[in-house]
Amino acid sequence: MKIGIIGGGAVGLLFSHYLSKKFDVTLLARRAEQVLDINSYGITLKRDDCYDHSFIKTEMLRESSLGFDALIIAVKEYDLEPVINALSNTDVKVPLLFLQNGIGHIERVKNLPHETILAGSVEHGALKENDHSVVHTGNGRTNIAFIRGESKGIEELLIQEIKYFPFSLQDDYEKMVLKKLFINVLINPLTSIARIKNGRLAENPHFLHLQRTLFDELQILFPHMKDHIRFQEVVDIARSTSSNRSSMLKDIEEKRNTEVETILGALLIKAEKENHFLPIMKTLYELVKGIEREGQGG
Ligand SMILES: NC(=O)C1=CN([C@@H]2O[C@H](COP(=O)(O)OP(=O)(O)OC[C@H]3O[C@@H](n4cnc5c(N)ncnc54)[C@H](OP(=O)(O)O)[C@@H]3O)[C@@H](O)[C@H]2O)C=CC1
Ligand SMILES: CC(C)(CO)C(=O)C(=O)O
Repeated sequence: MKIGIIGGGAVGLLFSHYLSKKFDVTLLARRAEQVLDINSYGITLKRDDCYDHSFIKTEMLRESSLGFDALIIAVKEYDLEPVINALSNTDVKVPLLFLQNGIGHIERVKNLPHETILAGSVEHGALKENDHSVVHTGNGRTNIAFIRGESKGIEELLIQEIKYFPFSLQDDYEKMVLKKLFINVLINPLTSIARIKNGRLAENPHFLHLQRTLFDELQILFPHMKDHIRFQEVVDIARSTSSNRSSMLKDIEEKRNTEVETILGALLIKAEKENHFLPIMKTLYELVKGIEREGQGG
């Protein structure tokens, strides 16, 4: 099975490395330096102070990137537009798997003509060290679910047994994506504003109180999620990833854009359409946007 992975960031390098153990993987990057770098050095993965190397093909993503049996999209949500344009010229029979956090992309990817489109929710922690090295900071699994289509064409991916890299097929993509969204809403903005590691949230009663209020606001938007996620589950995730700096905190520290639009922005649009007032969510959104802007020169 020939798999193309679009985006050579933390998640793209992690997926390229592990999937190359069983599949013919090509990383589709956007910078020629990264293509040269991986072609020269391969990928180095660090896990629990051990190093593992893999050699994969790398090329630039072009509108004519063809010949794959499946494509995995591992760019940030705000970088999806040119990728979606490139994908609209690929074979509609090729399954597409989107790994973005948040919900901003879901409706947009449904407009692609492809027969099989999947969403993925990545539970691994990954940290990019340079263009060819990644640290596997947290063991987890990748949950995947069909937005449309069927498993024909990706069965091999679903049944692969790569050590430290399990996949789990979920039956309801909406529930799967929303569960991850609840976690990101309760952890990412607060850790970015307070500049703390995930674990501090659960230890500080003031942050815990804000998380509880955010959880209640989320339930106003998604009342049906009441039976699918409990507040304590999110607290447990903050504890189990206690030494992590959330991806939003890392983006803020490195003065990059954050994924606040697809995590909080999309929710505030939904709230406005449905006439809900969600003051904590709105305040956190404005704070993250403000901090993001200050970091980028105001
Ligand atoms: N890191 C993590 O632990 C987790 C991440 N995720 C989700 O996975 C997604 C990816 O995250 P992450 O890997 O951390 O992000 P990164 O910012 O590390 O990587 C994104 C990569 O996409 C590349 N890219 C952007 N546009 C294009 C393009 N047009 N063509 C080809 N490549 C492109 C970037 O290239 P360049 O290097 O040139 O900028 C960059 O290498 C996010 O939505 C995130 O929410 C989910 C769970 C865990
Ligand atoms: C689960 C969590 C909060 C782990 O840090 C994450 O997904 C992120 O940082 O984006």
